[in-house]
Amino acid sequence: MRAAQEVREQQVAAKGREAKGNGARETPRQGPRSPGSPRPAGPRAGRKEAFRYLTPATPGPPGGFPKSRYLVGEIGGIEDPDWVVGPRTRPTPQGAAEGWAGLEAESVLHWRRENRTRNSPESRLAVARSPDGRGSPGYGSRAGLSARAPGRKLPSETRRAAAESGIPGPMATEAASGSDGNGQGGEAAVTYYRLEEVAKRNSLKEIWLVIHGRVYDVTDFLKEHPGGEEVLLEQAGADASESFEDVGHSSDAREMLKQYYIGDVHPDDLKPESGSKVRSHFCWSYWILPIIGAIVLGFLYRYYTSESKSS
Ligand code: HEM
Repeated sequence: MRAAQEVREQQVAAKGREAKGNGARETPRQGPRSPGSPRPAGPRAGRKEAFRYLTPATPGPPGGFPKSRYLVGEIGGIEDPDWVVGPRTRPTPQGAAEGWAGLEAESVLHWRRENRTRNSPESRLAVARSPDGRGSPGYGSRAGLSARAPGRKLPSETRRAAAESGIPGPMATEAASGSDGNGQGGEAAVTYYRLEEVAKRNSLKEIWLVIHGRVYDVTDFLKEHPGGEEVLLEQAGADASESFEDVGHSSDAREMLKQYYIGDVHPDDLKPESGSKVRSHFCWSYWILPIIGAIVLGFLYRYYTSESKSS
């Protein structure tokens, strides 16, 4: 909340500067949509894609990669021309024949980030404990590539930063079974965080969120979030599961969660989610309605058979 207020103050100051300097904006700024408010009209209207693409160091498909509305930036410092990607393209036989990887950009970034530390505990954690439990798509066999968005932290760096900041670190790192992106089972280390530790990461300097029992360090994502930084700041240090679901985030957004995953909420702090209530209610109605229906039908049958006997 304090952080959200800081941002609001900064925005007010920026608006003031803008008014003094260049005059009013020509187009009104499209603010973030608050959870629960209606979606803007039109397909994906008002959305700014969060995907970033690698620098097209090779020409890619004939005519180069199409400039698309999805292309919002480049990730610098990547030297490997084999992994140039096009805007949200999936692997195609044509692309493969031409020797360029038509993979979704985020998939390639996942692949690269995980491969550069493939044998480290971080990589096993990232793959085996990805939010959907499947690991990342686009997982290839090449190893040792270095590609990470500048400034983006790996889980180990997050933990190191936490230790340096003096805030108590993760509770425990425990082994948990999982399966990696290639379908191989394995042991993965899970770091557990107490909710009180998460709650302390609520400033612009460091922002953690809990979504469905998993802890995410979204500090580096703040400025990139298509829904705006303010909504994330409002949830800073707290359980954002409900707001995350209220917005109706796309599968792309869910896929992105993997990048910011740093660990799980400590089992002692886990509350039953509202979803489980819905499920148990659903189970109850699932049994009770057919039983009531059967009783009513029984009565109707008896009524009609006794009527026909008496007439
Ligand atoms: C790490 C966590 C999050 C990630 C990776 C994420 C990612 C995204 C992405 C990719 C979009 C673009 C639309 C889509 O693809 O669904 C988006 C939109 C949005 N997000 Fe998030 N988000 C996160 C957390 C949150 C939270 C906690 C809130 C809290 C309210 C929130 C509020 C919004 C809003 C309001 C939009 C705009 C939706 C629209 O215009 O349709 N996000 N987010």
